[in-house]
Amino acid sequence: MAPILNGEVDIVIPTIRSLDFLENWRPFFEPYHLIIIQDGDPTKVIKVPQGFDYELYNRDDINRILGPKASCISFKDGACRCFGFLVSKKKFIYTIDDDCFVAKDPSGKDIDALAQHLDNLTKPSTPYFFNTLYDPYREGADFVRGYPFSLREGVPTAVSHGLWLNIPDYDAPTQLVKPRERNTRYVDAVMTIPKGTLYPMCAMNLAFNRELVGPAMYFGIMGDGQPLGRYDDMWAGWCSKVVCDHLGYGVKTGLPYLWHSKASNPFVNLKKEFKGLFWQEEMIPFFQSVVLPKECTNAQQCYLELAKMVKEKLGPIDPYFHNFAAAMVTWIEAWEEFNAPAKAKIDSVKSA
Ligand SMILES: O=c1ccn([C@@H]2O[C@H](COP(=O)(O)OP(=O)(O)O[C@H]3O[C@@H](CO)[C@H](O)[C@H]3O)[C@@H](O)[C@H]2O)c(=O)[nH]1
Ligand SMILES: [Mn+2]
Repeated sequence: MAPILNGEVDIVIPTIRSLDFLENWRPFFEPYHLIIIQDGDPTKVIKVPQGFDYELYNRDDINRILGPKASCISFKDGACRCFGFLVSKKKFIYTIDDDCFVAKDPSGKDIDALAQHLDNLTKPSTPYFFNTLYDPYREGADFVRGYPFSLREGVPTAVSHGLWLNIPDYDAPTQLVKPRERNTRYVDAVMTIPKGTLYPMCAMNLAFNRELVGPAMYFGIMGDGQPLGRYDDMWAGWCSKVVCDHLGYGVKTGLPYLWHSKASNPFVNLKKEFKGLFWQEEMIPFFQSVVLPKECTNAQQCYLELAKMVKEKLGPIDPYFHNFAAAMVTWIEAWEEFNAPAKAKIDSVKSA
């Protein structure tokens, strides 16, 4: 099948292991450009399978390119992937983990996850009124009786959140009590997550419109030297959802599935996640209470406002959140540097 929107898509892969999994994706990924973020030891040579068009960044590259701003990019955590979002110039990003493989649908056909994500992102979302027959824009479906015609145009879709067969994305406590649980259930549906509802965004199989919500897809300061890990995508999911709700964009979850092969060590994960397990009971009510000013008309402005709120509202929980809020501003400064050079916007907010 001809590549869809080729030239408008970057595939971002964080890796601290190997890229052999790309062989499995070759039929679907080879036409696209890859941005590989090599985490961990920069002197380690990571082999990229022949035939792929890619750029690869290790920690030395990140430090060289960002200088002091590199402090906002995590080390030894999958959160490092957001450096790829920063340096990309494309409209769409697809990010996938290096232990994820092509899954088969119930008919036994290989699932082109990227094609499904791009379909999700190029069709509208319906965050204001739930369609009980799920995605109304899908072949063979529509809006059901009683669905307001005034809302049937939908809104632009900013995020497409895919799922996983085999190893589900469970937190460490759940993984510990259910070590052998595997997800075998293939649910043939794509749904818009309603406005005002948060969700646990997993970055294993995730795509988004970088022009609409890229600045809010910051994965935070996690991993090495930080009190928190494995909440990188959760944080980005909460921030990007409140920003999408404010800007009138949609977030979808469901198809496509991929096959997640590796269960990371639940004991190591418990150590990384530990503080997040109780901090999230305060972080989530914070995000549920966020009201962004109507003057915020793009993701950068929304994100800078969020950074101020994080410092004020989450700072009292732990000094970590003061550092986090500062890192959020650094991220936007880096974003502005690499993208819209609207420097004035940052200065105006900083002097406020
Ligand atoms: O220090 C690190 C650790 C990992 N990576 C890369 O990040 C992804 C995910 O790593 P892994 O597969 O080990 O993690 P999981 O427990 O399966 O899933 C977590 O990862 C996130 C989803 O993407 C989320 O936090 C959890 O669901 C792989 O590509 C690793 O190579 C890294 O770069 N640095
Ligand atoms: Mn994994």
